[in-house]
Amino acid sequence: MTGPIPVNVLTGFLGSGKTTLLRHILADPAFAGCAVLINEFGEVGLDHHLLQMVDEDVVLMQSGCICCTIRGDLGRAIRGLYDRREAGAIPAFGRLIVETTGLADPIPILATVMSEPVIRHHFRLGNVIATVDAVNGAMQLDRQPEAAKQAAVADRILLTKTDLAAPQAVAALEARLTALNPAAPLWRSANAPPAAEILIGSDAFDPATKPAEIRRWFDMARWTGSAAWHRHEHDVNRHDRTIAAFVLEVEDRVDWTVFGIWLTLLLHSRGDDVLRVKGLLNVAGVATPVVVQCAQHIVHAPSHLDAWPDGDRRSRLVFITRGISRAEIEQSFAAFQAAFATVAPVLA
Ligand SMILES: Nc1nc2c(ncn2[C@@H]2O[C@H](COP(=O)(O)OP(=O)(O)OP(=O)(O)O)[C@@H](O)[C@H]2O)c(=O)[nH]1
Repeated sequence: MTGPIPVNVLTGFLGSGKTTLLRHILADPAFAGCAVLINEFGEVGLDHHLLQMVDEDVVLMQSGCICCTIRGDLGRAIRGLYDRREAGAIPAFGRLIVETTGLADPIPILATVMSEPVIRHHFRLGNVIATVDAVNGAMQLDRQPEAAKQAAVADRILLTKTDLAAPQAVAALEARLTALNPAAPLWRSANAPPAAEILIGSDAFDPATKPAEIRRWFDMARWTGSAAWHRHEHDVNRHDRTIAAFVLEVEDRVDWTVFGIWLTLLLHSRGDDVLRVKGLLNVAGVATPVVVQCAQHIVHAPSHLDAWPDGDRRSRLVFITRGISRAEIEQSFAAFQAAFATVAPVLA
């Protein structure tokens, strides 16, 4: 395999079905060459799948997958796994899946993969998948800020245990999750998650699947549904109500320097509350669209698409923010552009 190894982050509140989903992915022959980082071996019930214990932290499964427990910090665990791979102690896995604890904030995990110097040299981010329990999910979104954050930063959402919840409750929670994160496709699961390929087989960092994935970010059906739902909800105490998802659209071509400085200042001052930014820029003087991705303070190296994914040539950025409105972002960018236009002739 060539290129950096994709890393999928599997997040979701306590008991929401992360391990069940992980078992489902590991049982799929198409993903037989995966490595997974988990907290305890016991969780995945490895007994009859076990082929060989490599050392106290790493086991090899009959499927060819590698299972590794996280000791100490995540960065060390990923580097340790890579070192064993390079030394030939374990097979050359082509994908890494990290299952977080139910209470974890997923963004520091994304930060480790995106910005830790050794890791980002060998690995790249893949999809973040969030499981949300159809029975307890609404209550968790009400009470647990981390539960709302997990769903807000996800690239894919799996609404689990739909067999145990009333259809109306499932529909209401689905609408709520779509409002929270309209850029992420959502599936319902009653002990039957979709094929692993659908969840992790394509992502916006994979050159082959990037255009299709970016088209998904702007799926208008989800955004329209989300806006309609927002108009009927007024409970500001719920954690997901402080999170806003919107698209910043810019008609004119964007000056790369102006945009870069503005984004840097925004993330520097409000990065804690800018949960995710992803989208396309139509940059002045550049023929192809530029893909931008950020998570809180971390900016992923921009990349290019060979062509626009649809007929829309405007710059479009999906923002998922906490306590920052669309109007504030729009005004801030417009004001910054205007200020720059005033000083640019003087500096030239
Ligand atoms: N009925 C039903 N049960 C499910 C479904 N998904 C998961 N479960 C059950 O829910 C329980 C918790 O699932 P896990 O996969 O262990 O959840 P988890 O998120 O890994 O849990 P923690 O590691 O404790 O955070 C298990 O008993 C699963 O069998 C589902 O879609 N339907």
